Amino acid sequence: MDRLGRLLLLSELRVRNAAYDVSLSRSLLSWKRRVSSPVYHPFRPSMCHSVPVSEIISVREEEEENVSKQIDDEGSWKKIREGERKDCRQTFTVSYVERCRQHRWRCAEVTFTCPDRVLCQSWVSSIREQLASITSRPKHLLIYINPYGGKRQGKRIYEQKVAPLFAHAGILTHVIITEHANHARDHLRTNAELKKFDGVVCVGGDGMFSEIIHGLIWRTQINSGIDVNCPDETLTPCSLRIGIIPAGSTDCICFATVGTNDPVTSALHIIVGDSQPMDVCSVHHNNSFLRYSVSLLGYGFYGDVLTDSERKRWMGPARYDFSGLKMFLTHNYYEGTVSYLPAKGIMGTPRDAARCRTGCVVCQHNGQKAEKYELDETSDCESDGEWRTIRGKFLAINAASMSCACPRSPKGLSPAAHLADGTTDLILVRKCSRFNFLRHLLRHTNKDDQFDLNFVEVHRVVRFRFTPRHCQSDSDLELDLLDNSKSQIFSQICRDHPACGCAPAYSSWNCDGDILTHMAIDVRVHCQLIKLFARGIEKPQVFEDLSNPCAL
Ligand SMILES: CCCCCCCCCCCCC/C=C/[C@@H](O)[C@H](COP(=O)(O)O)NC(=O)CCCCC
Ligand SMILES: Nc1ncnc2c1ncn2[C@@H]1O[C@H](COP(=O)(O)OP(=O)(O)O)[C@@H](O)[C@H]1O
Ligand SMILES: [Ca+2]
Repeated sequence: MDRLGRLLLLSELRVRNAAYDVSLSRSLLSWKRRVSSPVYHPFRPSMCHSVPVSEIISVREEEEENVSKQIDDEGSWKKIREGERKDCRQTFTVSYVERCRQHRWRCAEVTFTCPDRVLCQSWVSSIREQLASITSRPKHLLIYINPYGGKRQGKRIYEQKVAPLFAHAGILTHVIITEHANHARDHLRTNAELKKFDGVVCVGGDGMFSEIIHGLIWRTQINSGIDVNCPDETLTPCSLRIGIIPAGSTDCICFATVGTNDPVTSALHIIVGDSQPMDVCSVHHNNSFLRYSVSLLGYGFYGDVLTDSERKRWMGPARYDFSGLKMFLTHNYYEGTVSYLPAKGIMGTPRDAARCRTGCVVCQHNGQKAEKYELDETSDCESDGEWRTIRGKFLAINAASMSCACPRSPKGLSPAAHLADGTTDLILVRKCSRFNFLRHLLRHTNKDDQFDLNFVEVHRVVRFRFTPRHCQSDSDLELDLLDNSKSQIFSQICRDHPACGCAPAYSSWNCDGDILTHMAIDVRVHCQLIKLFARGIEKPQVFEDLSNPCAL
């Protein structure tokens, strides 16, 4: 088939000794069993298969074991010399992506037997030509492995599950096993010869991914002459894509962009050259740059869980359960002021039932809008001065730039958040009783709406600031006094539960799994600043795919 959908090749080949009509177009490889009788047979396995060319991993030619021998005139087997094999049967094997349950991908294989070598070679070269024309596939990757993340299995996971697939797909790799924290970040900032590579892969958790984006974003901004300390600068998007092989404790960035934490699935998304843009928040304090964040920025509960859990790293991923329970029982609250700039004129709200999925129209629409804003500086909504301010006592202040779905919370902290819409969902959990807070937390783990509680509010924003109470100006503190008398509804919640014994405290920020000790921060979302080797979570497949000629 050419561009118009015509076939490039059509032959009768054999698959496991049965005859199939096999066809190749620019977009699809299909094989359909030849049937002698047209009678429908309910128990016969599916007789028609098709694989998008974009999901073929590789093709290799093989000689069938018994075809390198032929029966001679006397009726005995003789070996065939090179050049005599033109009429032998030859096989070629195609490896391709097969979808399994819960968004997992596997590498499947099908072997086709051709009547002669010439036909076999023509099939192999046609498929290879189609694969070579896919320019989005990486050929050379820079790989960082954190040997200490998660259950300390990063090196083994890479060597046993991922490296063989990359080799199979003909991808060259340069592997660095990190020797200390920030090794990968600093190498990317200064030493890595990035021009040689088509992408960077990290084997580890969210903390390791954070190192990679810090190295790449920093280098990209320095090369473009951008002052990273200025929160108002428009940042330059990074050109290299990033792959994540999950080998950490939460692996929320992998889970929320792929739908599963499975190293083989992630490796296959890298091999087929997927691309998923992603928002990045910059975090500043007093006009000096602190960090970037792509998933959760959490003050209060999630900040304290992280700080406490770091001291229990020896427990592995279970440290989060232990510290989670401990901080829940501690039940501290945190006073301060949150100001935010609501996202205007965008599609979507944090309470939507729709989810961000592969090819998300909300991300496409809002991404184009954000691009226009960047070009037309005067229309920057920040100059509209529509900042809103909330003072109060909070158990948690969370900003989720993506759903933050992970195995602990399959729908995430903000289930309707988008990966690439240029916004973050600011979730404020006011001081309330332990019982109510537990109701909210449990809703992270089940199907109920965690925002449908009177002490929780959520806003979709493009920028926000937090100032803890002790950093507030005198005039703000006076306003606090006034507000306190007005906001009786919330203080009431705790008086109703005197046993809860809330204590005021100061927390730190959990920034994608890194602790930020500065409490007063200024956060701005940069729409689609980085790209991942992913495609977002796929929608469930339609049983009868009309693009599949077999279905017709
Ligand atoms: C008492 C019942 C509590 C049930 C609460 C379950 C809620 C879980 C929500 C998890 C959100 C995770 C957001 C992602 C955070 C990660 O970036 C961070 C670091 O990950 P990694 O580097 O892979 O270790 N993980 C956490 O902060 C763990 C939070 C766990 C809180 C219980
Ligand atoms: N070789 C190393 N030794 C110690 N720490 C490291 C090393 N390489 C990376 N790190 C740090 O380990 C931290 C946690 O890594 P991560 O892969 O996210 O695992 P986890 O999900 O278990 O937290 C990261 O913040 C990273 O900076
Ligand atoms: Ca977002």
